[in-house]
Amino acid sequence: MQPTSQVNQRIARLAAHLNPPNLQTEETSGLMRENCRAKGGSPGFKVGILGAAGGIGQPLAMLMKMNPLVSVLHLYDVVNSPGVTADISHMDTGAVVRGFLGQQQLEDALTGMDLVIIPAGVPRKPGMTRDDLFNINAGIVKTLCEGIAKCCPKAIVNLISNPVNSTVPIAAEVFKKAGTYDPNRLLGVTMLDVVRANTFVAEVLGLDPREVDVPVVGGHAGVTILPLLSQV
Ligand SMILES: NC(=O)c1ccc[n+]([C@@H]2O[C@H](COP(=O)([O-])OP(=O)(O)OC[C@H]3O[C@@H](n4cnc5c(N)ncnc54)[C@H](O)[C@@H]3O)[C@@H](O)[C@H]2O)c1
Ligand SMILES: O=C(O)C[C@H](O)C(=O)O
Repeated sequence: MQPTSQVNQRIARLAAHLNPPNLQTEETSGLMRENCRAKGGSPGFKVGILGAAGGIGQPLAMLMKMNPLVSVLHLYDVVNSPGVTADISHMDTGAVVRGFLGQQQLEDALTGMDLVIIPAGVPRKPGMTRDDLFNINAGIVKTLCEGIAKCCPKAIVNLISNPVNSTVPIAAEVFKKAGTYDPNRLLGVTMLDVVRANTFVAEVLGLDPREVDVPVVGGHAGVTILPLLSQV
């Protein structure tokens, strides 16, 4: 029989994702922010997804929850994050999942994160270029990066929000102003261009895409994505 205090701690820990904004619960459970990375005795990355309820955010949250290197997963959005958090947290993998809703919970979402992935913002509609998203997404990325500079200045930051060619420099300027800029820790996610190039070339050559490796350089705009077909 376990002592009552241990049982209560376990219940509080399990319940933490159901009422994530209440960090009081977390503290009374004995699971502090700074040591939650040691969940189950195994170290792991603490990952925050900003824009976690969106078209990119939800499958990304699922992939992170499936990743054995991730011990803590924070899902932040301005809408719908409680439902997404509940669903993702039910997956039978090790990462502790917590949800955060709205600007007032941004700092709690970011505190202690090792990696922050940002698909927050608006996507293109038919006929738009990625640059057309700039006016809205630039402001969103700026605010989120100010939170990162304050709450997890050493985190690796992966920007997905478009136009990536511009949101990465915006993040860089925010971090420079805050004195936290590290070019090795700031990345724009353009893997999609590599995946597409591999798929399209494989189709043409009649190969398994997993056997094709097309290097892609440049940016993530129509005219700057440059697959180096001579290097396939
Ligand atoms: N880099 C890439 O390869 C790549 C690939 C796909 C999509 N994108 C970009 O990713 C972004 C998201 O695409 P999507 O299809 O998931 O869009 P979406 O509209 O489905 O999801 C965006 C999410 O961001 C949230 N959001 C909006 N403002 C926010 C804020 N201030 N803080 C936190 N969350 C906020 C929304 O509530 C929504 O849940 C778009 O800008 C899109 O162009 C980039
Ligand atoms: O193009 C978009 O708007 C989304 C993404 O960046 C893509 O390349 O599909």
